[in-house]
Amino acid sequence: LSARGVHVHLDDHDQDRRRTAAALGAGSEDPPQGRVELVVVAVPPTRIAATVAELQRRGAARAYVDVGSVKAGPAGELAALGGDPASYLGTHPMAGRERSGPMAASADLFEGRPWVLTPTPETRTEVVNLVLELASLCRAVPVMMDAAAHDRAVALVSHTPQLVSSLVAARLESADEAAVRLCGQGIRDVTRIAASDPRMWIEILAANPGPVADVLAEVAADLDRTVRSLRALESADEQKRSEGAAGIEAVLRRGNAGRERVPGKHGAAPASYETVAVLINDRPGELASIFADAGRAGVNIEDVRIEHATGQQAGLVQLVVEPAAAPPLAAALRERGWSLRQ
Ligand SMILES: NC(=O)c1ccc[n+]([C@@H]2O[C@H](COP(=O)([O-])OP(=O)(O)OC[C@H]3O[C@@H](n4cnc5c(N)ncnc54)[C@H](O)[C@@H]3O)[C@@H](O)[C@H]2O)c1
Ligand SMILES: O=C(O)C(=O)C[C@]1(C(=O)O)C=C[C@@H](O)C=C1
Repeated sequence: LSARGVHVHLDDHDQDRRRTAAALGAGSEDPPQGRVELVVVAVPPTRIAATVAELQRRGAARAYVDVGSVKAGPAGELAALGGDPASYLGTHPMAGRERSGPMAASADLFEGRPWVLTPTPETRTEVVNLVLELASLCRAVPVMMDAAAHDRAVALVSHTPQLVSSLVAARLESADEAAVRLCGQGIRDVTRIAASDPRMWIEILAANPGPVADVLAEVAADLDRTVRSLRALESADEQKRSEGAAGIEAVLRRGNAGRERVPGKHGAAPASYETVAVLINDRPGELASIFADAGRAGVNIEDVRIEHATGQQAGLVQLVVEPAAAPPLAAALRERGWSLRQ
């Protein structure tokens, strides 16, 4: 939003996170002077309703939107707290990371992604329009849904996949080192989201347990059938072996058909970026000062990756930027004494 000229004020009850986000160029740490147009609440799901209600009580904005992964619960809690349903809209951008905090943020996260809006008959049109503008500034694709239908849909496409990824990764916990050493790309793809923050996911799953249990029970039935097919493949009886092979083929083919239905990113063309690599010492404040120097050079950082050399007090920070911004950023950082790497 900042990159698109919107004046953004940041708040977080963790000051370090707020400071890091501001240093990354996400917005200003200064509190707004008076009422803002829109507040975007991006706190853990159980904190959404109380946060919105408190902001509404203070008259902080014309409109309030949250981005929580579950929708029916927070809306009900806001009503119970006496919040104003007319100025609030529950939303969910279908984009995220398995890592938390400002260092895991990236400016193009929402590009081409569905952004679910769950207006009710009480939501003011002006509020829906503001949120449509928000989604459009983030280059996301707005999708209107009822909150309960949203929660059932994400049980299938987000919440069950998180659990299945965790279940597969959990098999590795006490596996032999000899096996773990062989991990290739397949298991990396299937287990990426198993690295997610359990505290956040306990809250999400606790707010949507029924629909997730329904989908997981169907996965469990498929698993049972698949185990029986594999056992049949071990049999000496040819007929049983061919039934087993048919069962396995059926599940693989159903998987192909399901996978084909997964849409690519909608609309926006994939952005191509360049990387400026900077050597840093492992001491507090190094990152914040690189971001501040990039900000002074007028460069927007799209993404950040950090590699720590094992056993050394140094690391390599890769700043991902628009191609045109890479040469001026490199020059500005060199001028300020940073050591750059190819
Ligand atoms: N990570 C994802 O993939 C993803 C995707 C879509 C939506 N969401 C939703 O976005 C929200 C935030 O998730 P995240 O992944 O950005 O988590 P996060 O941990 O990176 O950010 C949450 C922030 O909220 C702050 N916070 C907690 N309680 C607060 C309070 N009472 N007042 C002010 N700040 C408070 C925390 O300090 C933290 O910085 C959640 O509701 C989550 O369901 C997450
Ligand atoms: O890709 C990831 O790492 C995510 O965490 C993304 C993901 C998802 O399931 O697609 C996870 C939870 C959110 O509510 C929305 C998006």
